Amino acid sequence: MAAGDQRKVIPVADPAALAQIAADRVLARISANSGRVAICLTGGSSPTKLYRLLATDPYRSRIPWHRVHWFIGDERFVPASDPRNNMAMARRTFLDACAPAANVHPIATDTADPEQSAHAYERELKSFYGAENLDPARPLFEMVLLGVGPDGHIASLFPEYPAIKEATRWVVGVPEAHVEPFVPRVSLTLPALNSCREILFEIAGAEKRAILTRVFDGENLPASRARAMGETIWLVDQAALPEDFRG
Ligand SMILES: O=C1O[C@H](COP(=O)(O)O)[C@@H](O)[C@H](O)[C@H]1O
Repeated sequence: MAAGDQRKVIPVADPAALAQIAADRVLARISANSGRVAICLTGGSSPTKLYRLLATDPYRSRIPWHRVHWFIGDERFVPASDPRNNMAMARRTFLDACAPAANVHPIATDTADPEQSAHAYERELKSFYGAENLDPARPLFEMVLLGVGPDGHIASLFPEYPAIKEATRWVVGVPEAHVEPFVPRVSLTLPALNSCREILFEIAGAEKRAILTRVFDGENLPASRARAMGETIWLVDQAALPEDFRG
């Protein structure tokens, strides 16, 4: 499976429509694979509507929860009880109500430091995948959900940080973040995030339009380098849509 070279932008009316299309795509990806499926979730505010929808019918009753495994693309290095914890948000909004506990794979934040958590999560991912090296013919994830920060970061891969250049490791510790919340992070790297059949970006709100314009203009930002083995889809609502994409 070669890396897909085209991004596809799908304009949608508003955040509600965006969440519904995203939920349809999540369900379609799960349904297309009859075996064990790995989905990589995102944190931040962008995915909350989608997560709530997944816990609601018709999605809730159509998802074969027993065979879907939920990972997280990055974590803020704060306790699981902290409202800023990404996986805790996903748990609150849908996983605790729907997914078997053994299928939820959080990044531990009760370790000595983010590096230790990164190594532990990389071991967990490799054990799940069943190999030490990523095979381009066999993606790690069925789907990777992503948001974009105001500086163009994805997961916790910030512009100009060494983590964005990581070519070997699957997960790294990020000692500091230059956007809120200003806490250390643990992040999957580009090789791990890009090892998927579909990357699905969810972008809503006028405050995202400036960074989206830069990404779509081809600036070298982390978000520009997210490239799935299959499809890279950008769901963008009207408020966030750059001028050139308006009909
Ligand atoms: O800090 C983070 O920010 C990004 C973007 O968040 P959003 O609130 O603009 O959706 C998010 O993708 C990442 O998981 C999170 O840790």
